[in-house]
Amino acid sequence: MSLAETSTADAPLVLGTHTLQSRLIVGTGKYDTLELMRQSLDASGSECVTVAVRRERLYDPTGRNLLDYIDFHRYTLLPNTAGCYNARDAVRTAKLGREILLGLENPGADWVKLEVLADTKTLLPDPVETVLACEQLVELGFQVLCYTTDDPVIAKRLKQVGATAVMPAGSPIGSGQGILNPNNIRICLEYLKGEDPNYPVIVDAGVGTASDVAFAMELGVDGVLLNTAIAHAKDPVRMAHAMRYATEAGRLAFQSGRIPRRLYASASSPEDGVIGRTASAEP
Ligand SMILES: CC(=O)[C@@H](O)[C@H](O)COP(=O)(O)O
Repeated sequence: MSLAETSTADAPLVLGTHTLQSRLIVGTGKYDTLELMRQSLDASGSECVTVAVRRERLYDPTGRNLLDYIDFHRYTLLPNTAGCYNARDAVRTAKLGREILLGLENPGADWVKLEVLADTKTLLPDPVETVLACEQLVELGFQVLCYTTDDPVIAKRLKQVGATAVMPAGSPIGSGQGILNPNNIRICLEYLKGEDPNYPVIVDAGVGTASDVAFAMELGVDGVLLNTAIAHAKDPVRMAHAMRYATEAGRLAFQSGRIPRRLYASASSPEDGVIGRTASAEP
């Protein structure tokens, strides 16, 4: 390990019983081809990929299965309940995901990304049904990674009912609008990590490009989950690289502590003893 690597070494991301070296979790949907998805997952450096259990297109036009393109030795699968609009469907879908992954002997059988949406136009989470489903899934022994709005009150409630991680949206799924309300994310972090600094908070959904990811990480979240920004980029593989570096850069910047914003300038070289000084503080 080089000196640079030693000095930037980071703790892994711990999500319940799962430990991940990469803080980027990526989706598997929306790719033009499964081969492009495979290459993009590889470039992202992620070790955890989320798969919609109710996925409509599990097979590509040539009849090949999505799961044939995911190396189970390399990636932990995170089944998700995308496409569910009430707690009952979400719980049923999570159980189905568990059965599928048990059959595949993938370690992802014991967890789920809970997504209970309110409507098809906004794809925003339904907070009431999300809390209900989270409670039931925890009762059933799932480790629940819970997609939610950026509302700190709901985020806190999800932690109270036993969510393993809370994952507030930066902005609506697939919108690419980035982090619309950083102050809400800051309050989520305060509420969720106040007495428990290791409690995982992940921004899930809405990022459009690498700077959105870096910004999220600089706020102090533990990771980012994204899909569309890579899958729908002009060059998904290149964007996956960008997202990987942005996650790492944002994390390093957060750990380093940014300088405070100042209204006025502060010269980079000493002001004292400048020869022949004529400038004044005011214009
Ligand atoms: C893949 C997945 O789980 C999505 O529902 C997730 O919320 C990502 O959203 P973006 O596609 O906006 O990154």
